[in-house]
Amino acid sequence: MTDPTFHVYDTTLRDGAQQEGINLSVADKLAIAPLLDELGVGFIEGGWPGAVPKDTEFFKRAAKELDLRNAELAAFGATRKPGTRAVDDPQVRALVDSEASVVTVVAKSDVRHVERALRTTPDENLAMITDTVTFLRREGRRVVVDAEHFFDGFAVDAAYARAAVLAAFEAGAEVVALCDTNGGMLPDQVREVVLDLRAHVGPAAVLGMHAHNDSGCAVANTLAAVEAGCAHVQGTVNGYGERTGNADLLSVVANLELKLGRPVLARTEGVPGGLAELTRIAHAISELTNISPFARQPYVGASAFAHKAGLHASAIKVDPDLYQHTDPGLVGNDMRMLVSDMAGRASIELKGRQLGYDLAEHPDVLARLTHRVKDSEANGYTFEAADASFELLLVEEVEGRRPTYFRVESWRAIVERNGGRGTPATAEATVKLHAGGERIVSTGEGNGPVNALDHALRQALLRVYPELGEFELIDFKVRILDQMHGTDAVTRVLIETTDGETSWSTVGVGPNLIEASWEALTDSTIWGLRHHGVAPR
Ligand SMILES: CC(=O)SCCNC(=O)CCNC(=O)[C@H](O)C(C)(C)COP(=O)(O)OP(=O)(O)OC[C@H]1O[C@@H](n2cnc3c(N)ncnc32)[C@H](O)[C@@H]1OP(=O)(O)O
Ligand SMILES: CC(=O)C(=O)O
Repeated sequence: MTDPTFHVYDTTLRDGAQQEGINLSVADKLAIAPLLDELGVGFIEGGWPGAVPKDTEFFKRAAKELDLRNAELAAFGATRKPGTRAVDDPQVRALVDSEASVVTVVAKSDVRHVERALRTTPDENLAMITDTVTFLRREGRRVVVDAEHFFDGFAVDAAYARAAVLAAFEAGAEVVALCDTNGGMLPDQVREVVLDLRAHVGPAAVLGMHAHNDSGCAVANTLAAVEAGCAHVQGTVNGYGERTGNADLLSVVANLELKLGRPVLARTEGVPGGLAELTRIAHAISELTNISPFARQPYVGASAFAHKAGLHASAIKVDPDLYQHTDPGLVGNDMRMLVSDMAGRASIELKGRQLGYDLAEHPDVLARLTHRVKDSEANGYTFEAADASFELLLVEEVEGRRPTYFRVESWRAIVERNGGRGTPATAEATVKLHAGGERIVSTGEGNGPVNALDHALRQALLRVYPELGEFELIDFKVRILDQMHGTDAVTRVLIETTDGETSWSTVGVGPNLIEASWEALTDSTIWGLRHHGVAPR
């Protein structure tokens, strides 16, 4: 049962949007909010209406277009200006006009900020808090106060930092979130300060934590605050936010639920959501923010449960829990075996199992395959990002030979420029091969030699294997590898191909780009045809 007294408060759309490189449109925000709701957060801070025009628009449209099941929308703003009245402050008025049922106001709690940034007196700042919260409560809003720079302020003048929090509660704030705005705190410091404050505000007051990650401790600081008595956690999906970001709310909720045994995400019976959707939602939001997912992100990253070392794999074969802190399925992620020069027989056996081959009874195949992988990697291949090439190697060892869909007689690629500087060069490739009982000679053109070879190969084979018409090369990566073992530099090419449903990666290595590319291209074609169940013709 979810703890109804505990708040999970998401600020991806406000503090997350303060990250360098993120620029969310209203449509992006309207698409992200339902994902957060599905996750089961209790509050979605949508932005600062009145200050940011897009946010004003977001709240207007959200009221009409969003149908949130779990979360309430919160509008973010600040306390009124010094020497004015909240009722007359247009910034505060805009928060009410947003029609959000929850309003969160940032308030100064560090006396240095009061005097130097706000340029007012400590008493006036307390009056600003009281007046703003009282006004918003009178307008029927639930109020959260973000006590900005609370921990830094506490170190300078603890009595004043406490007074700011007490003023907020006395005026009717439902929650005061203690902000580590500069993100430099350590968990012990957070714990000590929260325990002190708890003694002053009493057991009923709801304290929250808003941590930034400048010391790399945002998630740990949030958990420390919870253990010291905070019942409201703020954070952002994927840890987006100013500078080094905010506490990654996904890690926070996973740790609370899985490690501290506190179910905090709201769940609707029969509707997908909650922790099991964590990975999907993290990646869906990455798409919308246009920030590539971080592979090493705890719980949800592609590498979070990927195992490379042979010794790890040999223990995992006995029991996956021996090298995993939790079951990846609980957060919607998967365990993956990586095949590389660090693989042992156990890694290869587990990878084979993932690909649908039971090699447990074939120690000779395992030994040969492990040897070939290590040998190939020493020569520049990398299989951890080229599952399809690894599978072809495996098939070759298991079945004694590679599937032969075609036999290559020769290939050639030339690049030429007909004209002076500025005229684009074009490439032409010729492929001669045998397939479907005939000798085929095909020519392809392209904007570069690899593109031309791809066209020539595809054209040569299309008549015999029309299934190739669905394949498309979608990514191409080249790396020049330095002197290896005293030999000359070699080129490694990784390509990714799709048939519209599945995508697969292959690797090629050679003394030059074109040879390496040809190997990756032919592997890709062979794997694709095999995957489609096509028999050699
Ligand atoms: C810790 C955080 O991340 S809080 C969130 C911060 N987010 C943002 O700043 C994004 C949106 N901000 C904005 O669009 C603009 O900064 C605005 C509209 C809020 C203000 O713009 P401007 O009026 O041009 O002021 P400017 O940004 O230069 O300065 C901020 C003003 O707010 C005041 N201020 C700062 N904190 C507070 C506070 N907690 N309560 C009241 N006033 C505050 C400053 O003293 C300054 O006042 P001044 O104009 O009298 O000097
Ligand atoms: C309010 C806020 O975002 C901060 O203090 O970091």
